[in-house]
Amino acid sequence: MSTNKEGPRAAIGSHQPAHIGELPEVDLAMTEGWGDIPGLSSTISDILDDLGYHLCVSCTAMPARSTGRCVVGRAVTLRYLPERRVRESASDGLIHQSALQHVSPGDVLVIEGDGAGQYSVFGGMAAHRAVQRGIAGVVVDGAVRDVDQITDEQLPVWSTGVTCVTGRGRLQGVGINVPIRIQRVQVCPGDIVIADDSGICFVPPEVLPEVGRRLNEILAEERRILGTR
Ligand SMILES: O=C([O-])CC(=O)C(=O)O
Ligand SMILES: [Mg+2]
Repeated sequence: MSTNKEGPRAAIGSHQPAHIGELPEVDLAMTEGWGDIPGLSSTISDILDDLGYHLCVSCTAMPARSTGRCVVGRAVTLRYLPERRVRESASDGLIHQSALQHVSPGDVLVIEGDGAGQYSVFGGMAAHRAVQRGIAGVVVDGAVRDVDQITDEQLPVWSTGVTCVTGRGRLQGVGINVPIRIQRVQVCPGDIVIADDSGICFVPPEVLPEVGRRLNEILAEERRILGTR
């Protein structure tokens, strides 16, 4: 296990992956205020359906571990694969600290973990560091742990599973800002993540203007129906 002046556990998550890709700049000005729109992920899912994109995941598959929050932000992606060699002790292999060097405040960490939710790739210490870096939320196709600590950090997190068993020494971080798989969806760095208590959508930046235009039309129609115009 590696050590530094903060102690032996301070380096957890700082494994260097083989692939570090580009994170596109994305203009999120038009998404200002979207986090307050009721039912946002459902409306966005309908719009993406109409545009021919299948880029949404249900909260049945990936429940919100802290409820009542809607998060909108640019995706920073992390990819894990099974560790190829069994280690004598659970050393590192997690890469969230390395990934956090590539984020801007308001970004959303989107992590391809083990999918099945057997092994954790994100816990209380990772949540603390993510909040320090201004991360808006975390989406994990895999497991998280230390849910009480994550809740205390008030960090919105969605995940396939929850476990006490770490992915350290079992999973290997292989890529930051590379395309990843979240359930049946391919997520690319720079996609706009829209996550709430119904589901998680990943909007490609090139269709964001059209999505915004259609969203405004739908919201106007909903206000007319509700008599709140
Ligand atoms: O080892 C893990 O799964 C991560 C962890 O506990 C933490 O970040 O606190
Ligand atoms: Mg922990």
